[in-house]
Amino acid sequence: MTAVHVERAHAKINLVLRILAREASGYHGIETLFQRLALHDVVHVQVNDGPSSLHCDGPAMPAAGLGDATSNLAWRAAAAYAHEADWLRSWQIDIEKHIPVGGGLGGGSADAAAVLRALDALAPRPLGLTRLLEIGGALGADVPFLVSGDSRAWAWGRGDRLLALPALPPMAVTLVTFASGVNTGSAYGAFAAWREAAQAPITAARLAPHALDSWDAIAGIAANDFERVVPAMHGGVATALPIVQHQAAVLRSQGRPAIGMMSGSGATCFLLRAGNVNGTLATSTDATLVSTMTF
Ligand SMILES: C[C@](O)(CO)[C@H](O)COP(=O)(O)OP(=O)(O)OC[C@H]1O[C@@H](n2ccc(N)nc2=O)[C@H](O)[C@@H]1O
Ligand SMILES: Nc1ncnc2c1ncn2[C@@H]1O[C@H](COP(=O)(O)OP(=O)(O)OP(=O)(O)O)[C@@H](O)[C@H]1O
Repeated sequence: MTAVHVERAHAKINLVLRILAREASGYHGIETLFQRLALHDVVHVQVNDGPSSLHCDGPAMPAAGLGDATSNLAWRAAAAYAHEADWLRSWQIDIEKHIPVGGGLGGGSADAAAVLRALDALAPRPLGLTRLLEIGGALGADVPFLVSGDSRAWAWGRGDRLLALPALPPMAVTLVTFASGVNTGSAYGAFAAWREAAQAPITAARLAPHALDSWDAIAGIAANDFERVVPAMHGGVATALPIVQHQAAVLRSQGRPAIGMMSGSGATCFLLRAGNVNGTLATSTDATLVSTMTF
């Protein structure tokens, strides 16, 4: 018998990203405001008695591929689910990639989250969302949010503590993506080195009661600690980030909420604003513009 389930794996951006102390595990605590995007991969999951397989294809597939199937985050999600549920012996996963790879948009994490949701939909005894959040948290900091299906959330810890937030009115997002990404571990390492050299303390922070309730309020607090180090690591970011920041400042000076920043550990930079997605942005030559909406 074959059972099939199809899930959309939505990308995310981080509208706030603060890097806290490095924990004994080697990972840093974070505080972040996640926002889901309409941009998504499509993940087909089958469960039958045949051998396990994973196939990735689609417009965002890098020419060099995504490496060995068993190290793909989607495969690792299925293996983790099988371990927890004690049900699954094999799986067949097909992923249509639309989310640029290595871009700070959480593409691999989104695929892993979609696999967890799909397997739970197919399982004779579903584990339920809380267990999926736990399994996801062990796979990566972005997976719990992307498993949750929430439009947006404030997250802390290693991304496994989530305050789900009601969706805000949709905004247009122009993503400035690059053929080469930024390695997440290198970006965390560079930030830790910068903080140590600058002897910069982890400062106290307080969110006002309505800080996350409107696009205007969020535009006032939007910030990403990685912007301090990633422009020096990636020429495309060094060029594109000031452009999106400037464009957002111009829109805000006209009384329109807008945010221009980098997502996650980069390299994707974005301009988020009201209106349609057809605006133009002059960026460096190797950048690609991707239009989407918040979702
Ligand atoms: C940048 C974000 O996308 C923001 O949402 C996430 O923090 C990414 O987190 P993630 O997917 O868990 O990151 P991974 O790609 O698994 O981590 C690669 C490496 O980055 C470092 N790392 C990662 C996450 C974290 N909170 N602290 C870290 O110091 C660790 O050295 C880790 O070995
Ligand atoms: N299903 C997957 N889709 C894309 N990349 C994957 C996948 N599984 C593993 N990877 C690997 O993960 C690395 C990061 O890719 P991904 O697109 O998830 O990065 P990212 O958007 O920067 O993630 P994050 O925002 O979590 O840092 C790539 O080197 C890629 O080879």
